[in-house]
Amino acid sequence: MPVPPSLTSLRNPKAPHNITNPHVAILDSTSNNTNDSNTADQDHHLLVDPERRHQDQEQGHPGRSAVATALPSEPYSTLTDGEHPLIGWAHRRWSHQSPGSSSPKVDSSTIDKLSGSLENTLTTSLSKNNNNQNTRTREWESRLSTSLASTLSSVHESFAHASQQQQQQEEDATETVQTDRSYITPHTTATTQAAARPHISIDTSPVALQRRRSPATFEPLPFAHHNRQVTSKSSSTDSSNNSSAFSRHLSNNNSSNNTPSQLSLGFNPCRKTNMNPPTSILSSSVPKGLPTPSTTLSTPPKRRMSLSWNLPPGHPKEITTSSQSSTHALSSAVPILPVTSTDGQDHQTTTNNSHTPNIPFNRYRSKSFSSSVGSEDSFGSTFSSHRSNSLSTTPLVTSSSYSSLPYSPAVAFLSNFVDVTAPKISLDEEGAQVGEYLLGRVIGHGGFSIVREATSIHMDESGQVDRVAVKIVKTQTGAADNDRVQNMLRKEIAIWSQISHPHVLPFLSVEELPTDTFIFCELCTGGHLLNYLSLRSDSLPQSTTPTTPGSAKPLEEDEARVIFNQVAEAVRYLHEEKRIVHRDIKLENVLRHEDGTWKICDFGLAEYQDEEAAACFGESLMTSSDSASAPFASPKYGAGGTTPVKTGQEEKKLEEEDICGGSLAYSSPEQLRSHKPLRCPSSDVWSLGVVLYALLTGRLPFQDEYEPRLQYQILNGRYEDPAECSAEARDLLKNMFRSKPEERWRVGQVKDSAWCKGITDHSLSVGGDFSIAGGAGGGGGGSSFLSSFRSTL
Ligand SMILES: Nc1ncnc2c1ncn2[C@@H]1O[C@H](COP(=O)(O)OP(=O)(O)OP(=O)(O)O)[C@@H](O)[C@H]1O
Repeated sequence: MPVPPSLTSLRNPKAPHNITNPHVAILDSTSNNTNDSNTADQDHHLLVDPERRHQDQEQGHPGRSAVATALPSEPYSTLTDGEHPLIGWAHRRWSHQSPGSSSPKVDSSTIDKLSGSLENTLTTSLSKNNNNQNTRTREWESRLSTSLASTLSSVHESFAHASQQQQQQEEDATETVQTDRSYITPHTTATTQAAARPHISIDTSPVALQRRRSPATFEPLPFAHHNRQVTSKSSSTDSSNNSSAFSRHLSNNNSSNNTPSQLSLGFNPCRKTNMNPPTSILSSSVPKGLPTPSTTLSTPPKRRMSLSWNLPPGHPKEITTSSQSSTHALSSAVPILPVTSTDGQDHQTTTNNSHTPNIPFNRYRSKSFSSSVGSEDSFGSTFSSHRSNSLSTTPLVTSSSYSSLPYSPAVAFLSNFVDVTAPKISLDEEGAQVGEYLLGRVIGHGGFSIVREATSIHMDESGQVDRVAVKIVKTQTGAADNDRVQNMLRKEIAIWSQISHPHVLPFLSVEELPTDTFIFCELCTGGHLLNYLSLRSDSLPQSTTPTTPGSAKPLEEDEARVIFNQVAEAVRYLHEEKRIVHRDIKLENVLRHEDGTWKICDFGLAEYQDEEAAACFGESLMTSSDSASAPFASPKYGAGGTTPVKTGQEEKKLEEEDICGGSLAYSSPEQLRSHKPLRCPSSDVWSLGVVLYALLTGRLPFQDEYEPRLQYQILNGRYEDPAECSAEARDLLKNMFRSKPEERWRVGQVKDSAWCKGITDHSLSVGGDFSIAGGAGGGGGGSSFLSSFRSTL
């Protein structure tokens, strides 16, 4: 007997036939055949143990899993002894239909017919003692198919009556439901709106798997839906003839021994292949006026086999039969199914669809079928509708969308599509996990870095998650001297990781990935000192806004003292305890922690002091004749400066050295004069003086938009004496801005100063020797406060 393409289509040709059909397995369990009995036990597990079915899918037994999962929706464990699952399910399935007035009802005789036919078929199979498993299986399938088709034909007629009453409503409003985004095409939408037409399909949507996860209230729709081939064909069909044509076809098929009516279990073999356009059985058109009886299932449905149909008009007129394969397709309404023939070869069930792929079952099964075997009936239509609608409004699906879900074949299946549907998160983007942290929003930018917030993936004892900052530097920064940038980064990590002080930003950890380096440190949520000053300025009422252009409201000296003492203490720790020079002290590199303390950050230019360091404060690095009036330009400052002529050897040496770093407005005279970056603590003290001046006055001591003039001011130590400040403050500033580093106070002296200690010293008299009242460019020339303060000239 030829193998009917219906149930066989679910069979994995590689799988033994005795496990392809769980019904057969059950039959076998009652037989005396010992071998078959074992098989029956094995397959019975498939019915009662969904997990095992999942494993089977994973382990390459798609055939039996496929059939097992096409079983009724109720939990297998609820099936009573002696009740065939399909029969029991058929009763329950039909009883879900609402008795509403316009609902297409199925009367009890129809149900009985359906069940009875099935029962007969199965009983016959039971009584048949067939030692040949393959033959018996095929025979059973054939009988079942025949019986089902016959029964469905009569059920169909019952529905036809109800459908006519609703025809008007169908035309009024239809709702297009796309159930699988990979199938969404304009054609599908247009054609599915045109017809909700009869066909018989077993819907194998992956969304069924997802659906069954939720014990929600389902609203089963009475109609299954059509693929593109169905609707395009049915649109050209005389609707009035469709119903009868369909019925005739079924009964004709039933009357043929060799060609039992085809009850195809549909799934889409084109899925995930590029060979043909998709053949969706899920694209649907749901008439709004149709009843959607609501049934609350106390137990979420497992997998279900859907025998669903729609009504005329619009059913495909022709139901073609493949002459080549000796198998039969029900209609184009049923997706193209591969069939395993008796010779063990894969054949494609041919329909009138010219796009029929001719690919072996195994080739696409692993991608599309193995994970989508969960059949979905009209319940799935409702669910699909939700899903379809949400596609346009919900954010993209990402891998994290599935990470919170427990494992299931559905999750595994859906997560296969993540890479297709959502752009990958690059490692340095928000949402990426690096080490123990999840990256968050950007909170700062550096020359070659971005700084992001990050959150620990672990909770502390109190159930809190740590929030930290992460500085991210690309391995390829794009800079011409990328190697040097990477070297500096390594040095920064080496130095920073050695430092621990209450007023130094704590280093936490580092992650080096091929594309980026991530330095995790404590998060300072209060912004930096420049922010702090500028925000105060912005919040000032109009009347009290400083009139001097480019200035901000200064801090009260007491507040400035508190902040400055913290920064100075950190510098003292670096200089005296760690022998480290920071070399980039500026307002932007002093951060406010959420506890209100201030911390120095950015050790990108930090260096250990060398023998030159002693000379800085001892013997002068330069003779008095070095105090040239002509501005110098360090390599970093280049633009606008005069680059000294260097020999080739000097050039080479410079390349080996670090670049001169820091910001010009904070740079010391000795650094300006030097052709190489100095490792002198005296330069840090100068920079610290600039910070103090800004806190006390709301402006920078040395600023000019014209860089050579700015350099001139620095080299000659000419700044505007802040007459509004206390004598102690002005005295401190004078000693920090000594042009000669050997005359400049050390950080320890600064810390011990009267102003830092809050002592009023009446003996102090601060002259105007160093100040240039309203001097060249002192006010910033009308630039805004922020731009004038920004020190990266
Ligand atoms: N721990 C942190 N908490 C909050 N913000 C931070 C933190 N670290 C850095 N930032 C912000 O990021 C900015 C740049 O950080 P950082 O100075 O460390 O980077 P950089 O590449 O060294 O910058 P630059 O080129 O100025 O030297 C800082 O000015 C600050 O605004």
